[in-house]
Amino acid sequence: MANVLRNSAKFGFSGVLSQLSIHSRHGRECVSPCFSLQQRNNSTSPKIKVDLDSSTGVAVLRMQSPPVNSLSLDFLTEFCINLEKLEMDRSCRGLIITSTLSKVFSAGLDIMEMYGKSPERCGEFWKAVQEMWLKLYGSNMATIAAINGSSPAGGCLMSIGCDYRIMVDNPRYSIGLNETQLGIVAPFWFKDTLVNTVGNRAAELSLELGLLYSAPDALKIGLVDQLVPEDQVLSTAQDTMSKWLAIPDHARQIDQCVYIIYNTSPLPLDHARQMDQCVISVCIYYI
Ligand SMILES: CCCCCC/C=C\CC(=O)SCCNC(=O)CCNC(=O)[C@H](O)C(C)(C)COP(=O)(O)OP(=O)(O)OC[C@H]1O[C@@H](n2cnc3c(N)ncnc32)[C@H](O)[C@@H]1OP(=O)(O)O
Repeated sequence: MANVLRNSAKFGFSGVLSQLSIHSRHGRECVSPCFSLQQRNNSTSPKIKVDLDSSTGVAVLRMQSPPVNSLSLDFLTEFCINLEKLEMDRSCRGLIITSTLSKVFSAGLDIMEMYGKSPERCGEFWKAVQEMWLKLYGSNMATIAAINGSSPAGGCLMSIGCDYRIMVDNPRYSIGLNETQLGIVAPFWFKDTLVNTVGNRAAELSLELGLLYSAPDALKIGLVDQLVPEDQVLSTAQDTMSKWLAIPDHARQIDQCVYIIYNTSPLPLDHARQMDQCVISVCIYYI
């Protein structure tokens, strides 16, 4: 889907649909059986663990980078590699993202990546942030965030990049785009994704005040879709995923594609991406 999004710039909407039509029965791109077999292995990298159940077609990606799963360049690179592998694997149709840490889903961007780094390094870091979002938001897989802890800023972005959000019912866990509280501003594509999730007015208030919502408040404004007790977050995500996978992949994907084209600013376009990169690199450099 990320490619489809990128190519939408080149081919227009009919081109997007014709791209989708080359997909296989489940809407996933065809790959050689040999490659597909290789990809079926579950993988563990230092910061991320992936378990794919080939009988259900559902992968669980666990973020395991203490203390707070902050999104460093290394973390984002691993995350993208794992997502790409799953995307290429025909047997994988659904992805659940969760954390192995107690109390924290992800603390968002690694603040150390934004402090005293060269412009080149900042550029590389920001490209990885963009890539993570494009790969997740544009994924062909059905994606569910099983949010088992706090998820501020970039952690919230990762959650709203998924199709569905289930959060642990604990008022001590918070989620939101709190950038302005830190004296920084969420880029336009963070804003677009939030608007798509909670609507214009709630997004405006949320972004300008840098609000962090407790789990119950997040449910009230629609920032998350469901609250569950701590010990049920993964099983609920699995049950919910089976409902998503009951929908033919091509129908869900085309629907999502239409939604993205009409509701988001064009980050997938190269020039928008470069402009975003430029602005952020300069901002980070002068922090
Ligand atoms: C001009 C540039 C514009 C860029 C556009 C902006 C886009 C995105 C912005 C971001 O994502 S910025 C990151 C924003 N993140 C936060 O504000 C979260 C801050 N952290 C917390 O609120 C809490 O840490 C927590 C996640 C709720 C967890 O709380 P807990 O009490 O369990 O843990 P702590 O004691 O607070 O932290 C433990 C340990 O982790 C370090 N740490 C926390 N957050 C980060 C982080 N984002 N990056 C790197 N490191 C982080 C914290 O400093 C502690 O370290 P030690 O003191 O133990 O060494």
